Amino acid sequence: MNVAVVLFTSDLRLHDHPPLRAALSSCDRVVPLFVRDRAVDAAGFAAPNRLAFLADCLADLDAALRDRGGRLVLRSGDVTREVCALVRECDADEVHMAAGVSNHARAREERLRAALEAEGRRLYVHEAVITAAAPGAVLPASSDHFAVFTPYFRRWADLPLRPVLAAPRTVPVPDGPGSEPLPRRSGAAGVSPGLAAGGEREARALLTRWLRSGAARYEEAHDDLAGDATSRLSPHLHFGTLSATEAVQRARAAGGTGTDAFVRQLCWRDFHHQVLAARPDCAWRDYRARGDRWRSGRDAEEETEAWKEGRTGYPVVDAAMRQLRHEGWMHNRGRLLAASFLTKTLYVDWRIGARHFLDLLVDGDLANNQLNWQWVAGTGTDTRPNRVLNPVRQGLRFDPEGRYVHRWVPELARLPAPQVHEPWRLPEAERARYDYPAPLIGLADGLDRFRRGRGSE
Ligand SMILES: Cc1cc2nc3c(=O)[nH]c(=O)nc-3n(C[C@H](O)[C@H](O)[C@H](O)COP(=O)(O)OP(=O)(O)OC[C@H]3O[C@@H](n4cnc5c(N)ncnc54)[C@H](O)[C@@H]3O)c2cc1C
Repeated sequence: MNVAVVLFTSDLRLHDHPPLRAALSSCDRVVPLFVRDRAVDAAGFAAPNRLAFLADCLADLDAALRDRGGRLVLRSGDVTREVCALVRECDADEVHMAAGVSNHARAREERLRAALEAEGRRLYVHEAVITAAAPGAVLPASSDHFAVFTPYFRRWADLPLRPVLAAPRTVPVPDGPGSEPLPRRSGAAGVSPGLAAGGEREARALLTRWLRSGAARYEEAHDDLAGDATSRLSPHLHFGTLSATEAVQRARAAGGTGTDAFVRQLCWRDFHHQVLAARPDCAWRDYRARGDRWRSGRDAEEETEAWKEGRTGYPVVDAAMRQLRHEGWMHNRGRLLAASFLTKTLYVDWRIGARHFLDLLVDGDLANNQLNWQWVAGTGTDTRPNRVLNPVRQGLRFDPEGRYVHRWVPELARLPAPQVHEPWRLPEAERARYDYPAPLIGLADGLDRFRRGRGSE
């Protein structure tokens, strides 16, 4: 009998899972393993919302494996040590896993490969499991990655994707390897009250519902803050309970302009992953340094706190920040506005905002979060790095009836649009009726800060 270990990381599913399929076709038994990586915790990435969602995902993966005669083995500690220990315990010949893009993921692969080879075992790292197209699958003539989205999208759209793999019918596991108890979601501290449920079953049901009844309106409705007309698939794509390849292929098969626009957004995800794969240090360093003299530390503390708590005095920014705290998720337009306000109006270092998002977002993802922050801050891949979003105009345009603000900023629930986007303009006596702060800074002053601070001016 030969045995393979399948190490699950950001691919917590049974459908469309190339490492599992490869292990099952080359070995009689497989051991599905998840290691709670202590290095990830130590680096401050173990945010309560993502741990709660992860608990759902692991429980669901274990249940799906049990339905097929298998089960999930959970270990915690150093990944290399835990995998090698398990390989010895069940005398496995090979280990299969998905390729990652971050520095941490690559170093983990290298350490694991070396440790397994030293014991005469092999590591197989599978590409295009976490993204639809592997980083590097399309390249410009003279660089190791695309720095601009549109040409990347053109090439990506023509790329033949691998066929979507069915979930295996059975997953035979060897007797023996013990598992730590799976974590439980309930009772975890610091979890947002409106957090979505995780797991592959949930992801698949959500994709089916979305393609049947949501995606058709996506093109015209995706920016409507109150309409909530986006797929909300991001946490599932982050944890890999949904395969990006399958999402692209099923959306294309469904057809229509809404799904075209949705597929384009999925391409943004691959785009940022290929940037991070080529420039892993850009998780925390400027992709294109502009010589900014960012405000940070004490200088920016009070304003940053007000931003985090959703009391900047700009209703649409505050609504977005409060949605983040309540749901562990924020509408994309809200993310753009909140990030632009922090970096280009308060002129606070993008890393501070990105860190806060990673602390709360259930879809918090190194490639998507850091590179979107850089895109907004103007140090990333935006071809118009100095554009500044005006929160009043954006509020009027993307929340014309003020419903998003009314939902998340209840102090202003009785103030109609358009006034709700500029409460400071109300006559003094009326303004006093609303327990809501004055703006932290005027927009013209904010613009001035940004112009003076950014180095290229
Ligand atoms: C400052 C900032 C921080 C962000 N941080 C994250 C993050 O940590 N994790 C994350 O997944 N997304 C992040 N995004 C991108 C985007 O806001 C979310 O992916 C999207 O809001 C998720 O909601 P949805 O699943 O309903 O998206 P939909 O609009 O339904 O889009 C479908 C999928 O496409 C992908 N996608 C959409 N827009 C983008 C984008 N701009 N960049 C990359 N992928 C995209 C996501 O995987 C998303 O689930 C960030 C954007 C900004 C501006």
